[in-house]
Amino acid sequence: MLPLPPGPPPLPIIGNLLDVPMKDMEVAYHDLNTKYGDVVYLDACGQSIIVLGTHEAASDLLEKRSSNYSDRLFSTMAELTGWNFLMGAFRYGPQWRRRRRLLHEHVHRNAVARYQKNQEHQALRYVRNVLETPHDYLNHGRHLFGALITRIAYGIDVDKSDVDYLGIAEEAMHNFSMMFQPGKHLVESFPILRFLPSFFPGAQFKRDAAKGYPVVRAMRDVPWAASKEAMGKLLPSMASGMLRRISQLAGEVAVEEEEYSKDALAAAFGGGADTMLSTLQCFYLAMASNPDVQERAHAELDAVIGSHRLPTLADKPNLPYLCAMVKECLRWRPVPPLGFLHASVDEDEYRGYRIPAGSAIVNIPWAYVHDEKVYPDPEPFRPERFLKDGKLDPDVQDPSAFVFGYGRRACPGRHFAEATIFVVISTVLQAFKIAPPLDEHGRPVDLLETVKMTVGVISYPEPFECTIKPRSPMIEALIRATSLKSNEEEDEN
Ligand code: HEM
Repeated sequence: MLPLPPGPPPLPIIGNLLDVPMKDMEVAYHDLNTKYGDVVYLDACGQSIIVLGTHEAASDLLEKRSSNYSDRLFSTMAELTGWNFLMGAFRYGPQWRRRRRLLHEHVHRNAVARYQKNQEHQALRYVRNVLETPHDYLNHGRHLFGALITRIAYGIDVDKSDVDYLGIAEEAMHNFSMMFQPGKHLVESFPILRFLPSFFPGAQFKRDAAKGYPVVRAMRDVPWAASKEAMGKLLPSMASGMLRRISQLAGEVAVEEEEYSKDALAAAFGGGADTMLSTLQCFYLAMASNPDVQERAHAELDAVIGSHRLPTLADKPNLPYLCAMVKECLRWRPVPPLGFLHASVDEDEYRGYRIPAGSAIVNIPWAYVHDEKVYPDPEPFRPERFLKDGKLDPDVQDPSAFVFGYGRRACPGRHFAEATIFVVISTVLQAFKIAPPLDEHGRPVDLLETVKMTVGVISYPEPFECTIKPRSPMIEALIRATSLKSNEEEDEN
């Protein structure tokens, strides 16, 4: 039999349980790779864990052998909390595939062009809001991504609705981040604990899960019910297409299709809103800390767009520096520092080692962005690393190859996310100059020193202030005029 990959020596019964990191997980896993090599083996009470220390190793298994590495481990907490409708939690199989296909149909590479007007419109609304209350740029950002996804998924304009759809979704997402803090719930490692009666002292997780359950289901059911009720009256959306298809089915098949459709759309909100918000926050942090980068971006916008209009997605091919900046935003502080766990189906062999069936496979975007061989001097925010002779350099590793995950489980919203981030950051840069706040002596605050990243499945910079000012009175007038025109255009649809 082939040997297992190297790793720390196991203890009797619990194996490497004490070596499995519970905090600073990406750094701790990376340390194991530094000590034992690219492919590390841990045994946590009988659960095999394989830690992949480089993008190359992750890509070899999770991408190139995707048919064997696209499973997920069963999550007791997903079941108890009601989050088991999320596509990302499904085991690899027909139930997952049905939901994935439904979403894919609306967000694949060629489909996303249809959302261009919505993306540009929401970017305009956003800069208009930031113009009025710049210190609220973060809340406006949360509203921007929530409103955009609710609009394209359900055809609902949250700004014209009496129901607080974003409040419902945000409460659910808060529940998600509370319930799925890495290492928080012992029941994830010992599923037997789920049989503890709720009133037992150690069963707080059961009481918390039950309390959050209605909040979680509301995120999935409330906007769908509104779309269904207003069938035909709301703006075209993913839901309207799905409802049309369901209306042609009957009986059990129609009921099933409706459940799959609800799940697929809720997964779009669950997967898309906070991840894009985190990227926007990193962008502000990078801009406020790197005036030279911001100046180069402004110069490109001035040369290509001028000062009489705002950029659109059609300008993308002519804005290579902005394109490089999107890549650097995704690379610099990867949204999930630790990738989502995959699981293997069958036993496999890799680099002469045995990978047991049912292993949990860890990928670590945080380590891959810091790989000096791939990204020399990785710490500074430098869009230039992706450019050669003024064009995107195809020889530099695109971080999208790993920050959006791998293989058949790779993020289905990737193309939508990249286009949205492009249009939002180029509109913000056309509109504003972003600077760090000043301390009590009038000196710029070093945000890179003071702003830490949060811990969790999705990592954000801790909230921070920055100074956001219109680049000129002309730009300010342009934002107000264009924004109004765009609102009128949408109302005519
Ligand atoms: C910057 C933005 C985003 C980032 C960094 C991101 C990242 C990720 C990652 C790392 C995964 C796990 C992939 C894996 O298991 O290998 C994932 C899965 C997923 N993402 Fe995204 N995502 C983003 C935006 C979006 C958007 C806009 C949507 C929806 C329109 C979305 C929907 C999903 C869904 C449904 C899954 C689960 C896929 C599955 O398990 O089959 N994401 N995303």
